Amino acid sequence: MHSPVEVPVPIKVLPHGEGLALPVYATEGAAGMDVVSAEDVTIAPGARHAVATGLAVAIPYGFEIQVRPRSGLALKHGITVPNTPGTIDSDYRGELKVILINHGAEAFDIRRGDRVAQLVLAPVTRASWLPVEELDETARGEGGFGSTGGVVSLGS
Ligand SMILES: O=c1ccn([C@H]2C[C@H](O)[C@@H](COP(=O)(O)OP(=O)(O)OP(=O)(O)O)O2)c(=O)[nH]1
Ligand SMILES: [Mg+2]
Repeated sequence: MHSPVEVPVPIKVLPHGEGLALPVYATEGAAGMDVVSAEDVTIAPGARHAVATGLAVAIPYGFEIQVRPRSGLALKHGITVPNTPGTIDSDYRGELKVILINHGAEAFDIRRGDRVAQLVLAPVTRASWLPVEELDETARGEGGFGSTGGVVSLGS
């Protein structure tokens, strides 16, 4: 079956500042590349930290990289990305950092080389504003924020 994953998008990357391996897809079907920490750091309960990765990249125009949490770290340790998905712009040339927050009860130790998050390459679309006098009507109208019901399933 034809699929965009068969034509990977090249991303320019400087020699890794910290001599670590580049992010890799852990399995053939993985959506994200696991990215590793370039530093040893301990994140106290409730604290957050911008974890160095040593990576400086040039994403092609028309794409972004999203920094997403790893579910294992979130479930087992309460470690997640507070700005998820973090946005890496195609024109950013600084060091890619992974912001982590510790929602767990214990301090969390990160060692250089630990996989702290995953990077998802995604296409970017652009909006333009079209000012109008009125908007088309819909069944939803102005309802939102739970207007269709609570957590009870629609079928029950
Ligand atoms: O998790 C992240 C999020 C952002 N960045 C870098 C790349 C991104 O292109 C830049 C700006 O990110 P963002 O637009 O989310 O931050 P901002 O607070 O709006 O800063 P700026 O005014 O620099 O855009 O910071 C990271 O390294 N990691
Ligand atoms: Mg910004």
